[in-house]
Amino acid sequence: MPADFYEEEDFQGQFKGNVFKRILDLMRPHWPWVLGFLICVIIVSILDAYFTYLSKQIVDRGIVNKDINALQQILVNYGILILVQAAAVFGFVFLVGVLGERVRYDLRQSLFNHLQRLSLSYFSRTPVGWIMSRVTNDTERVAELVTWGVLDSTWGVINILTSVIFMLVIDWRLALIVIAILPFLFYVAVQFRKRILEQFRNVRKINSKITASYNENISGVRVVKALGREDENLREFGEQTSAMRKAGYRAAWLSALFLPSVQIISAVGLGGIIWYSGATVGSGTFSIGSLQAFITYMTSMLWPIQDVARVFAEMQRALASAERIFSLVDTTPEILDKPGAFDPGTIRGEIQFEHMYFWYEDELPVIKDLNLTIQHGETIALVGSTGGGKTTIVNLLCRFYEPKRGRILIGGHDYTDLSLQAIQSRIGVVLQTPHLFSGTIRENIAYGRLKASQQDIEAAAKLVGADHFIQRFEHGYDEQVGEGGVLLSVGQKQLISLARAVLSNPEIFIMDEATSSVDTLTESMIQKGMEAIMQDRTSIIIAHRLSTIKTAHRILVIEDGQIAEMGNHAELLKLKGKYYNLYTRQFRFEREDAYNIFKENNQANLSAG
Ligand SMILES: Nc1ncnc2c1ncn2[C@@H]1O[C@H](COP(=O)(O)OP(=O)(O)OP(=O)(O)O)[C@@H](O)[C@H]1O
Repeated sequence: MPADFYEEEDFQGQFKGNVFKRILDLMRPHWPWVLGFLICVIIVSILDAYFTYLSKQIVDRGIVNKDINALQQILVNYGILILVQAAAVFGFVFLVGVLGERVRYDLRQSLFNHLQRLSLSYFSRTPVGWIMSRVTNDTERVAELVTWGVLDSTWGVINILTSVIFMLVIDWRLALIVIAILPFLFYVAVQFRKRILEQFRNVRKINSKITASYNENISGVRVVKALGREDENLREFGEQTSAMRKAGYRAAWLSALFLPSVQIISAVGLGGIIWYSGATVGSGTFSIGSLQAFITYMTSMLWPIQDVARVFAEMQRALASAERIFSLVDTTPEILDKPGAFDPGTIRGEIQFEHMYFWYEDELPVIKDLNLTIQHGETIALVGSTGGGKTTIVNLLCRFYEPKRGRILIGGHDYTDLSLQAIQSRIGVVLQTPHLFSGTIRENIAYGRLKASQQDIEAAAKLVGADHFIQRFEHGYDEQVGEGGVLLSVGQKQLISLARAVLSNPEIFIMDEATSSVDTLTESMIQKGMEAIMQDRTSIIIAHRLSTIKTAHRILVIEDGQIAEMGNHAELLKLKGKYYNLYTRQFRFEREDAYNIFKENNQANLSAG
């Protein structure tokens, strides 16, 4: 499991300029919205600073000079500008919302699209949780950065800049005092924000460990009690909770210290302003309105500074999220169409495995020098002990993986010369644990042929013998199957998957047969369904119940990545080799099972009597 499997991991990576550029690229297609919202933010922040300037004029021209006309004019201007500002506020909140949704949409679409194109090997290497975290949390964080993050920082920076400009206009010497203090204020604010964030992250991290501890101790309560682990567990739990308490204290202490520290620094600035105005009071160059405006600029600047500092402190995390998203988007599928890959129009024909080797990792071959020719229309059964390589052979044929050495030919073409679409769209696969998607039975059967008519869907279901149980559901074909098909039994799911395979009319049919989890009746129904599909198709069945494959043209015993035995049922039994052993062992188990059930029933009847 990668270190960053959990959402609250620390990001150790270095800041990379190109990540920032790619984030900006995300906004490029939506430039009219970005431009619109930037204009609105600029209007709002300029007006914020201008209102303070207007209040200086109200005091100096209206109140001190008692000029009622000027006062009225200022108030009219103020009223008009307030309306303009209200419209701009509406504009930026709306536009930032739209922009956020657009960026989220783009990110989700491109991630989903990319995930669908990635090879199977990527998914066996990468935990689902890691991928889900990229798609949900990281996407959200990046969208927040490009919307509210950009908005807050633009508002903050423009607000500070316009305030400084107005202060320079009113009195440049006094403005310099404020400018000198700004970097300190900003530095302190960023440092506090970073440390507070760190502590809260610590708290969340410990909290997830505590939740996991509760979970493990409750679900494993029998083992805990049986082994007398209570005291030891309480000690471990105590360590975690005290770590959390300490981190919580630190967060509270830093949060409490933050505002007063910033206020003290700004008070130094205010002191400077008051001192200066006192020193110049005699010269009459500095009015009461100017003093009031400076004090307002100085105090109201604290908010934009805090906002910019917060965005700055959170930026590293958002960049880390973006980097992880981009790393996923940049992963190239291992199996891609070659230039010039073509669709031969059909993949009916011979399938040949020629000196094929395959390994997942470290050059430890899982398939070794496999040579096999399958005739069109043949039914091949793969049997053998677990881990022998049956699923791997089938995955290679579907081109979920490609041979590391040797090759696979379909209809005389090296299959790497064909397009993936040409191969995969003509192969129907039914998995051992069939996967259904949330939705209705009808939607699941038509999953591979969306335009199929109700008659086609029902015909497919009838052919595999699924129709009778579907009809018994209250809503028939419109019955919901639940997430992953949880509302259906394994046998029912298999039959629906078979109907799905029939409907898609594949040229090659592959089935990983269900294990003993289905009852004998369902098994015989599945058997019938399989026979219906296998008519006139090349079929490969990974068989777990050997009784179901007696009619296969050829049975291959796969051991240690090689064909250990090959022949039909009768030939292999005669050989008295591995297949014979597998078959007789399973036959004996099935007989013993039947005998045990018979014995249990008898005993139950006797005790009931
Ligand atoms: N994604 C993977 N990554 C690494 N090794 C794998 C992977 N999938 C399978 N293997 C290994 O390859 C070998 C063959 O596995 P495979 O699933 O093909 O066997 P199988 O005959 O189908 O077994 P079963 O009957 O249990 O399904 C096993 O040793 C298995 O551990």
